Amino acid sequence: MSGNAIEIEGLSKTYAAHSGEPAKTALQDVNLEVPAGSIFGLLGPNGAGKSTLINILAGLVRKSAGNVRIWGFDHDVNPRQSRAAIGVMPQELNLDPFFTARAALDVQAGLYGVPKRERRTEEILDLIGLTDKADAYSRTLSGGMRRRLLLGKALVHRPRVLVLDEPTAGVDIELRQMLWSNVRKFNREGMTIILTTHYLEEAEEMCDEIAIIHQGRKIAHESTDTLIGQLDAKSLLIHPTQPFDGDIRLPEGVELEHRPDGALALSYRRGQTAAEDILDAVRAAGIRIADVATEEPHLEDVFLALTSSRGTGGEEVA
Ligand SMILES: Nc1ncnc2c1ncn2[C@@H]1O[C@H](COP(=O)(O)OP(=O)(O)OP(=O)(O)O)[C@@H](O)[C@H]1O
Repeated sequence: MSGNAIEIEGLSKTYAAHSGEPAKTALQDVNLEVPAGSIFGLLGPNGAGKSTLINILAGLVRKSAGNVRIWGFDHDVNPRQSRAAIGVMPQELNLDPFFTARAALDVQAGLYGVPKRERRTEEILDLIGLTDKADAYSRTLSGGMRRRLLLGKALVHRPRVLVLDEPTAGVDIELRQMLWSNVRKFNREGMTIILTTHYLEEAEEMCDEIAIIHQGRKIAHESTDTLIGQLDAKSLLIHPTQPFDGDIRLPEGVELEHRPDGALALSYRRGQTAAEDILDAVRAAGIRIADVATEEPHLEDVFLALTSSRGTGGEEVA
């Protein structure tokens, strides 16, 4: 195996037209390499194509074109081995309501051909904190417990790669902490982790590398440090004591926007300009400052910045 847990080349997916809906291209010519042993973030706005990509990896959706290798096994040549190398915790709570938690894990292990003596059902129940709910039917479990059970199901066959699709959307703090401490533990033990999320902060905290998918294309793939470094756009929001509608001689790269409420929004890059220099320029224009605040970029801004600066044609930049 190369040093990559996942290798994707020219991956495209078009969902066929159905029930009056036109055909929909969800992924277009995506190339992606996920290093073995990393925690990898797949980010993108709603409908970007993240779940489609994950479902292709999991063998749940058929690709239209391209190649996928998981742990060195080609999806088309060695489908069984490539599926066995990956475990997916899906977004939807798609559990069979008539199975108990223990049975759900046992059946899943059976589906993956794990011999009875090698099954780790009790160990996994303990890991996901469901030992005392082992005999409860999944329909009686709370939303958080069902999510834990989905994590357990993804682990029954000891996958090399664990994929978590939006694992923290709408979950409480306790479950979030349980998830992240387990993810870190699995990763220390050598498991490669891929997670999708809408939350940039979460990806920043957890991931070694981040890829951003937008309208079915990969528009960025960087180490987390490099990506966050590029996203150092910030704004100073200055409320003058007197209305001001003139111009200010600003340091290079700083842009002024007059807000309807009279505030002056000065956008700049932290790596390029010191806030102090902007404040000096504002004072030099004779403006007295009543109040000052800062605005951080949102992930939406990041997507906008990346898509507009790199063209809506979406050419790849990684
Ligand atoms: N089974 C399907 N049939 C037709 N179109 C689909 C199907 N599944 C997804 N799509 C479309 O493909 C595009 C990508 O969807 P996908 O669910 O992969 O995005 P996503 O990035 O996972 O979004 P979200 O974060 O909302 O889950 C969307 O436009 C979606 O409407």
